[in-house]
Amino acid sequence: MSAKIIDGKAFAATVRTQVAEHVSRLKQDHGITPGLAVVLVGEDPASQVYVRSKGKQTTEVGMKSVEHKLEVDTSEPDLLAVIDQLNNDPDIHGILVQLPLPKHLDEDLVINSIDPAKDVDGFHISNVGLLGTGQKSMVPCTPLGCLMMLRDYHGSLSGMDAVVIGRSNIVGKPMAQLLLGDSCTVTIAHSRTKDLADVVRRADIVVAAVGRPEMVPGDWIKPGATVIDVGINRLDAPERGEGKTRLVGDVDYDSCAAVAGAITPVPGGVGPMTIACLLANTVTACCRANGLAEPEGLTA
Ligand SMILES: Nc1nc2c(c(=O)[nH]1)N[C@@H](CN(C=O)c1ccc(C(=O)N[C@@H](CCC(=O)O)C(=O)O)cc1)CN2
Repeated sequence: MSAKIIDGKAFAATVRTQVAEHVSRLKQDHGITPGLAVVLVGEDPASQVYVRSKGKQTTEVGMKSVEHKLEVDTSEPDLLAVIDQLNNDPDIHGILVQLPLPKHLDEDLVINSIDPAKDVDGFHISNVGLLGTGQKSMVPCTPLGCLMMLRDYHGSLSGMDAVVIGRSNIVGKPMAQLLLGDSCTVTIAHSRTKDLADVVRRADIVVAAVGRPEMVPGDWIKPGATVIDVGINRLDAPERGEGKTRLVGDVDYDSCAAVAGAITPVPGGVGPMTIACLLANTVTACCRANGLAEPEGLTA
């Protein structure tokens, strides 16, 4: 079997088009422009790339983009003051603090200082609780993007066996909640899971989010299963020239693609959906803040 490639880059472009259409209606019918503020502390090169991309895509869909770039040694009170100002800015509907933060800052404290209604990352403890209890919440962007691709490919996910490898707050746990919400039978596996290969082999849907390059080989995959690869690991690639690197996921792509029914590539799979879903969440937050109908198909 050779798997169908689930093209996250193309899917993300359709999500952005839907977002742009909704933004245009909000402007025309209500005179409202959704606004997204991104806060970056320090100069982590990957974070700088992601933040630049978020700002560019926010503007491209017609929304207002605000960036706060803070020094690496910014104190916690100074960072909290920026968030407080954004919480109280009526033109800002979404706030995102780019992760990871420098070590001296308490990530939980910072995230929980964001107004939950503006928490477009869905990381605030209130949103985590709402998602866990099946209530309307802001949903973390990467798992939301995975869910959208799975629904698009399968239609209903009801009754399917899903294994999520990885238990992070950002991806693994919310992914499991979303799959449960769509009536999958869900297993969360992690580094201490016994007989991981056998656990994964039972799955109709495998979501790999462990951050370990090419950890999942093809012989762990049930023939015909759908494989969603969340990993973004940069490896040295001297064969491409001095100092060159290449991106790989958490699954061994070639051997998994030979067995799976469908698979997301890295790059071009889950990654682009993360930013598209951030834009979708910002429109959703804007609609909720103004008591307006939410865009269909862009929320969980
Ligand atoms: N506050 C947040 N911080 C972080 C998040 C997040 O959702 N919220 N996720 C990641 C980084 N991230 C967005 O912030 C992100 C990662 C990857 C991509 C992406 O499009 N990747 C491309 C490859 C890009 C490359 O060449 O490096 C792909 O997979 O095709 C987008 C967003 C951690 N921090």
